[in-house]
Amino acid sequence: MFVLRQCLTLGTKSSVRNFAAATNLVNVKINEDTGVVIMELNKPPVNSLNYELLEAMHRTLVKLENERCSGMILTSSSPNTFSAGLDLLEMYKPTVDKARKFWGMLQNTWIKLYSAPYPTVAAINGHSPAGGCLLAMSCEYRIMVPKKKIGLNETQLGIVAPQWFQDCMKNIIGSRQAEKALIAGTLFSSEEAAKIGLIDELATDKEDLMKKAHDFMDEQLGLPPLARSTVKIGFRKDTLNRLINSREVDTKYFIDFIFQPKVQESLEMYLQALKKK
Ligand SMILES: CCCCCCCC/C=C\CC(=O)SCCNC(=O)CCNC(=O)[C@H](O)C(C)(C)COP(=O)(O)OP(=O)(O)OC[C@H]1O[C@@H](n2cnc3c(N)ncnc32)[C@H](O)[C@@H]1OP(=O)(O)O
Repeated sequence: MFVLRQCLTLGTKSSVRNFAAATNLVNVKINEDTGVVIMELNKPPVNSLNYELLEAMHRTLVKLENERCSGMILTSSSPNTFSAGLDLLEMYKPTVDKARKFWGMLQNTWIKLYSAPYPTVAAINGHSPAGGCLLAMSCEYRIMVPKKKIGLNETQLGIVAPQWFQDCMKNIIGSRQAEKALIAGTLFSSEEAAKIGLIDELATDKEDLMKKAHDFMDEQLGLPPLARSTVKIGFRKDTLNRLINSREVDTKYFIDFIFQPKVQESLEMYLQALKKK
C-alpha cells in the first residue's frame, strides 16, 4: 500500500533506503497519493530514546519539513511499547559532554516535532511512559490501543519532568489535573487517559489505530494548510519560546540534577529493578 514517494526528495527508492539505512532506527513510509508520512520508531525492544534514535528522528523531521510533507503519523514497530521514554543509560553515569549532547538533541527533536507545521498524530501502539508520553503529547492528536500505560512518571523514578514536559501536559489536560499527575508521577491506563483527555481516542487494536490515525489525517488535509498551521503555532508558541529562550539554563538544570549522587542512586536502583523483572 505504501510506496516511497520520489517527489519528496527523500529521493529515489534506493536513496530512501539509504536514508533509512543510515541508522535503521526510524522507518519512514510515504503515501504516494497523500504525501502523509508514517514515522515508525524502530529501536527494539522498547524504543528507549538515546542520542542516536533522537538524532535519527530529528534528521527525519528536518527533512519532512523541508520537503513539505503533508502530515505525519508517529508510531512504533514494537508490539508492546510506543516508547519507554529517555534511555536511562544516557543519564546513568554519563560524562558531562555526553549528557550535554544528549540533552541538546532531545531539545532539538522536541522543538521540531512540537512546531511541525503539518498535522501530526501519535498512533500509540503500546506503553508510553515519561519521554514516550512527551513524544505523544507533542503531536496534535493522540490515539491509543487499550490496556497500556501513558504518563509522566518521572517523580516515581526520583527525577523531575522538565518544565517543557510539564507545559505540554498542562496544555492538554489543564493545570489542576497536570499538577496532580506530575506530583504523583501517574501512569494512566489507556482508558483513564481517554477520560481525562490525555489521549483523544481509543482504538481497539493496531489496525484500528492506524485507520483512525488516517481518518484524522484526512480531515486535516481538507483544511487550508497555512490557516491550520498558523493557528497551531499560535497555540504552541509560548510553550516553545519558553524552552527556546532558555535552552542553556534548561541544559544546566539537567546536568546539575542528574549528577547528584542521590539521583544516580535512584537511577541505578530503577535500572536494576527493570533488569530483574
Ligand atoms: C530539573 C530538571 C531535571 C531533569 C531531570 C531528568 C529529566 C528526565 C526526563 C524524562 C525521563 C525519562 O523519560 S526516564 C525513562 C522513564 N521510563 C520508564 O520509566 C519506563 C521503563 N520501562 C518500562 O516500564 C518497561 O520497559 C515498559 C513498560 C516500557 C516495557 O515493558 P516490557 O516488559 O515490554 O519490557 P522490559 O521492561 O522487559 O524492557 C526490555 C528491556 O529494555 C530495557 N529498558 C526499558 N526501559 C528502558 C529505558 N527507559 N531506558 C533504557 N532501557 C530500558 C529493560 O531494562 C530491558 O532490558 P534487558 O532486556 O537488558 O533486561
